[in-house]
Amino acid sequence: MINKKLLFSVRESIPFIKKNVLYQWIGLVCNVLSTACLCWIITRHRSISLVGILFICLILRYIVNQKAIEMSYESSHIVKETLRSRLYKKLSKIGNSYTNEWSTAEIVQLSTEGIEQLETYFASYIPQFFYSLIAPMTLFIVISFMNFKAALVLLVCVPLIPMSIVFVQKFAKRLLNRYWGQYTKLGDSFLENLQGLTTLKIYEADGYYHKKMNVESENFRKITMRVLTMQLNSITVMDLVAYGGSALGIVFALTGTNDLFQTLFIILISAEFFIPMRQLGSYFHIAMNGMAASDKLFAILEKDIQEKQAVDLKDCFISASNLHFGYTDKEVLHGICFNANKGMIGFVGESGSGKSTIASLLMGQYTNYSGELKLSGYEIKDINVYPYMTLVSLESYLFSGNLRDNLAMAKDVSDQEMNIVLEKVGIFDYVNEQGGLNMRILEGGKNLSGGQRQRLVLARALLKDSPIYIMDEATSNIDVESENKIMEVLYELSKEKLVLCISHRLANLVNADHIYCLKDGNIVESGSHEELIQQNGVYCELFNTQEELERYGA
Ligand SMILES: Nc1ncnc2c1ncn2[C@@H]1O[C@H](COP(=O)(O)OP(=O)(O)OP(=O)(O)O)[C@@H](O)[C@H]1O
Repeated sequence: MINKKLLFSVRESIPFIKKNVLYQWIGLVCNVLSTACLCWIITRHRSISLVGILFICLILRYIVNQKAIEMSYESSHIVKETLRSRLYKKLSKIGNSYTNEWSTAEIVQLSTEGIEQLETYFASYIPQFFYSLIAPMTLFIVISFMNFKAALVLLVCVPLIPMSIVFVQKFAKRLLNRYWGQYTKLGDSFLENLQGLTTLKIYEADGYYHKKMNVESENFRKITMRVLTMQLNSITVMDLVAYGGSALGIVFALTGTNDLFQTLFIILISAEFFIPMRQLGSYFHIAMNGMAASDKLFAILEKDIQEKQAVDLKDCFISASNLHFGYTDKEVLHGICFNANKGMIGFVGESGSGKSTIASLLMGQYTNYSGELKLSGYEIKDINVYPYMTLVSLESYLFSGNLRDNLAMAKDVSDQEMNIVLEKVGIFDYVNEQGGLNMRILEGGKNLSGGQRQRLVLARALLKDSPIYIMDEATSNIDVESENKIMEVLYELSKEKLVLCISHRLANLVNADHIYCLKDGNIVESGSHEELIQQNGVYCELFNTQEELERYGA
């Protein structure tokens, strides 16, 4: 009934759990004393001092109950904070490749709802588990002095509740795993359909997807009802045991003694034997939900990832030799070799030839490559490359908030320095018109044009001032003016830094220091633009075709 791995996963909560159990036990002692005082007053002797003790016990009970609630709050707060921050740290270590194993919706649901449900496990279920073991033993000792038979009957009936819990546990676990699976599946579809809503509308496919989601929602409703039915049935069984057990204890109390005080005391206190276990049963069902989520949580937290070494590099250069890589069993890069030491290095090739894959590998997003891929002699999969490399792509993200916050995440510099980079990328005037650095940015930079967004993304990258920049189609799908401006900035930047530029538009790279041309995951040609044109091969054909198309378009 206790998931030890889960319990010890947040050791910091254990002292609060212990205190919680202690306070609950003191509350029970107060309850026993106040019941005894009440019974004594009714059956034997009315004294003002007994009434005083009764009130003191009631007040003390109220105080310790409040303390127990406080301890629950403390442990749940620690558990939620610890697990969420561990999950966040793990995901930032795993990086983008988390999507290979888990969907974004699943991660979001796990870190919100999943961890929320673990709160009940730590704050209520675990303390209740220990308290419900101690409470019947305490009461047994007290009642056995009055009526041993009744005490024994009550004690014997108590384990029937945990037995019924254990009985449903196996079935409940399977059911809750299915429930959780269905829940994340529905969340996945919802998030994806919401993100692609415009596309669904354009193709008038929203009706079809609506129906698909209705089917999934109906499946979720059915599994939810099954879970609720199982919980209700299990609680009914527990109630029968609890009230039946109390009744049996009362019968024995009535028949076993002529003492009115003892009989009344046993009648009033007998329910206390079962209430903690009964309460444990209720918590158990909510905690099981959290436990089902915890299996998924541990799968992420325990994922083996190699710790990246922090290195202190002076000169930054890149080399790849016999580099092989595939996202799946199918190889995408077939033993490529390249060097990038300084200046502007271009990577060109047909769509799907492996250019963006090289950028992802350079950023350390995938470590399962073979061959060599080195930054200043260090294997990239072993080191933290983020201080030395900055990737700018069409997926570079602008966060909702203001422009200053978006720029400050690269480097916390003065407004003046921020304005200098904005000037450099040619967007200073526009930003000024929109309120300067306080300009509002919507989620993903939705309130900006493609060109404006890319200029701001580049400005942020320039502020970071890293020795290497990787531009992955940073100028695709934007206006010609922005594209030219960005290329101008990149050429200027390449005088001081190493700039690796992936571009569909070969005209952008004619002045590059060196160009690598890819085809089907192989580097088929390399050299300067002039040298590649002279080779009259793949590059030359691509270049001429593009030039012809652009001339025709013009
Ligand atoms: N996350 C992924 N999982 C599986 N396969 C992938 C993944 N990303 C890319 N691929 C595959 O790897 C191959 C190379 O893709 P890559 O994006 O590197 O090409 P590219 O040259 O950058 O293409 P483009 O110019 O169209 O952006 C493609 O066949 C693609 O289908």
